[in-house]
Amino acid sequence: MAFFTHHICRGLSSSAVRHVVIKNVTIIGGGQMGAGIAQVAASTGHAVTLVDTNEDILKKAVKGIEGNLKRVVKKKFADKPEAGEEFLQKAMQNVSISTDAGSVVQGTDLVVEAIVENLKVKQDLFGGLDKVAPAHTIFASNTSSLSITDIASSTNRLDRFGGLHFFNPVPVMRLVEVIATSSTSQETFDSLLNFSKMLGKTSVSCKDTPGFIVNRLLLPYILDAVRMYERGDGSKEDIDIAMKLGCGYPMGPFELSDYVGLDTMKFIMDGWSAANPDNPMFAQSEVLNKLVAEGKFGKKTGEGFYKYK
Ligand SMILES: C[C@H](O)CC(=O)SCCNC(=O)CCNC(=O)[C@H](O)C(C)(C)COP(=O)(O)OP(=O)(O)OC[C@H]1O[C@@H](n2cnc3c(N)ncnc32)[C@H](O)[C@@H]1OP(=O)(O)O
Ligand SMILES: NC(=O)c1ccc[n+]([C@@H]2O[C@H](COP(=O)([O-])OP(=O)(O)OC[C@H]3O[C@@H](n4cnc5c(N)ncnc54)[C@H](O)[C@@H]3O)[C@@H](O)[C@H]2O)c1
Repeated sequence: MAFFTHHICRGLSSSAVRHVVIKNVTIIGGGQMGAGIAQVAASTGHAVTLVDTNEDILKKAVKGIEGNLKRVVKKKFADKPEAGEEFLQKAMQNVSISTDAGSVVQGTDLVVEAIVENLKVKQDLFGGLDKVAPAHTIFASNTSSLSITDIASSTNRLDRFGGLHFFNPVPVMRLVEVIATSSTSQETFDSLLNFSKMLGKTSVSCKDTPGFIVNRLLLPYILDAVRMYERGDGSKEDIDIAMKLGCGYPMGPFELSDYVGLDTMKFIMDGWSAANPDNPMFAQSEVLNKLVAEGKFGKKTGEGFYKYK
């Protein structure tokens, strides 16, 4: 069910802007990002359906959401355990799961896609959903590095398609990049901005350029660190310590790569190096390729640059 509202947009003086008030959200991909987005959306009063191809992944995601929310409740409601329990119950009641995206998008206002970082797979998903989702439903991708325009091209709702780029861990990181393509309508863009606000996030507006703002700056830095390590100019431990203590970053580049997922890092790298074969900034990394080939994707598989077991 979609609600339309009018409000005065501060940036546009007195012009009235319409946006879809998003109540029902379908989140596709129950991995680290999808589960995090689901947690935040459910705890801010949205009805969330989390979709993945595999029931076990979904059960693990729900367990993770509950565990995280219990931690939040313990701190936030330390003096009011009953209110905390109520908050937890309400948030968990807002989450349902499904392995069939087509059947659950019928009643949804917004689809947020957080599946594998692969253009063809994302296009296939959205192309299929476009045929069954209601006309008003907005589609958004959480892609790290792909063009929103390219992903949207598999649908007939270019005006109702944008990017919502969250950061890992979603419940903690306060930013959402909101991306408009040249076809995204103002109403869609405003709806995505408003949704981000409802989630308690700060948003920035981005053009549909590779890596948007954050990843266009972050990835070259991480890749430079990997190349420094490959040259033997610093150990990964020392590089991590240097960037944490020298720059005040919460994680060094190797810890952060393991946290993001080396498979995702490689998907990003491969896409950008194919598009820019002559740019040394995006040159292939032997170490990264080897770790991914060995299934060492970082924290989520128990080993990446470091071991977590
Ligand atoms: C590549 C992509 O496209 C884009 C990206 O996402 S790039 C990656 C962006 N993310 C980053 O840069 C993360 C950098 N790292 C950090 O900010 C911090 O190391 C961290 C927040 C992950 C962990 O912080 P740290 O202080 O070491 O651990 P910890 O004390 O356990 O956690 C801090 C707080 O976050 C909470 N938290 C940590 N992980 C959480 C999770 N998954 N869910 C909910 N809450 C979580 C903790 O409960 C704690 O809350 P409190 O402050 O109320 O006590
Ligand atoms: N990891 C990060 O730090 C980060 C941050 C921002 C954005 N992203 C982006 O978010 C997306 C997901 O990243 P992640 O780290 O959560 O990955 P992940 O590997 O943890 O999870 C991806 C999930 O998608 C599921 N999936 C794959 N194909 C599917 C399909 N067709 N239908 C339904 N489910 C499907 C997988 O089973 C898996 O559970 C990627 O596009 C990534 O680039 C990642």
